[in-house]
Amino acid sequence: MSIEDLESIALAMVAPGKGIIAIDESTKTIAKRFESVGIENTEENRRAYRELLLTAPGLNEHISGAILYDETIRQSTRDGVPFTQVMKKLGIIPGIKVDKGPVPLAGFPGDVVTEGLDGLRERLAEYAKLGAQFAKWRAVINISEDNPSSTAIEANCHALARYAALCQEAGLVPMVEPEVIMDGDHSIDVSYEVHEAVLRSLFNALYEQNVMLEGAILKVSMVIPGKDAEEQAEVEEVAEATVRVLKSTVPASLPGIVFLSGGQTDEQSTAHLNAMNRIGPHPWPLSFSYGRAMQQAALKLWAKDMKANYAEAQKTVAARAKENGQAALGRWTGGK
Ligand SMILES: O=P(O)(O)OC[C@H]1O[C@](O)(COP(=O)(O)O)[C@@H](O)[C@@H]1O
Repeated sequence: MSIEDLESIALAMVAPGKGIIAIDESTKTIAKRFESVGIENTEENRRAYRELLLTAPGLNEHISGAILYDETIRQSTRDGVPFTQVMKKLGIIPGIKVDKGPVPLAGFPGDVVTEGLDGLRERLAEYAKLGAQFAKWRAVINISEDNPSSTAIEANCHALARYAALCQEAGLVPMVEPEVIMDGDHSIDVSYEVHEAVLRSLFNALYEQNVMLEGAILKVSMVIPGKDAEEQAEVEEVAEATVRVLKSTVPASLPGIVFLSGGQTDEQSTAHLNAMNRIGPHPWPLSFSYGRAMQQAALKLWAKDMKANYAEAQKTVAARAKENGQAALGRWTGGK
């Protein structure tokens, strides 16, 4: 696949007013989400839930792509149609999570590094055959008095860049995701400094590994104070700090940037994205790739009565897509 082909997929992922729905929770993470609302974590429940989300009427008006998990990309609807086929019909680009999750970084207590490079070339080839057009790898950066170490930043960015190069070789658009975790009591300034160090290291590593930025997407956290910080920030402050750090570290040749929600409320995640787009134009489209902030309201509804609330849960996720699609244009009018 040529770089032009990769670029056109990347551009479609961040088409105006559209974003990504992240439904790639690993079995361990979906277990947590299901447990919080009293749903049993069985393969059938996971399949049914992902079908509910992917086939929500109107979802595709504001959703360009969906990130799937290894189990999900092999699953089908109740009527036996593979999810990837359903998505193709709806114009939702299939993506796949390919990292194997974070593990403690030896020698650096509190830091983690994401694994999954071994055998990745073969796995990517299989996912491409199954219909994936982009892939995602998430690096986790923790903040505390002693974290992150520069070693952790470098190790994670090196892995992200190795993964991104392999994706492009396989004809998949890499969605590179460094997530600076919101846990802790750090200030917005500390979050800014960590984002700056991580993004500098990331784009350095991508350059070193010959990754063509024109065929890649950045998925990143917002510059925001820790959840337990005494001083929380105004929406405009988060928007301004996030845009500032991106402008000083991310080359303009990148086709687009999407955000994760990271534990923000639905309203915060939408308000922050909207505020960023209101202070544009920026060198790249700024959109969303939310997991929890797209799904949590729908999941709660479905959990209460899987049959009776099915259609309502679908309406709810489609409504979140619409709100975030408006925020991606700076045209969200909710919350006022
Ligand atoms: O820990 P896991 O199972 O890899 O999942 C992490 C989740 O974090 C994300 O990267 C972002 O999700 P949120 O928007 O909920 O923070 C998702 O794509 C993914 O499902």
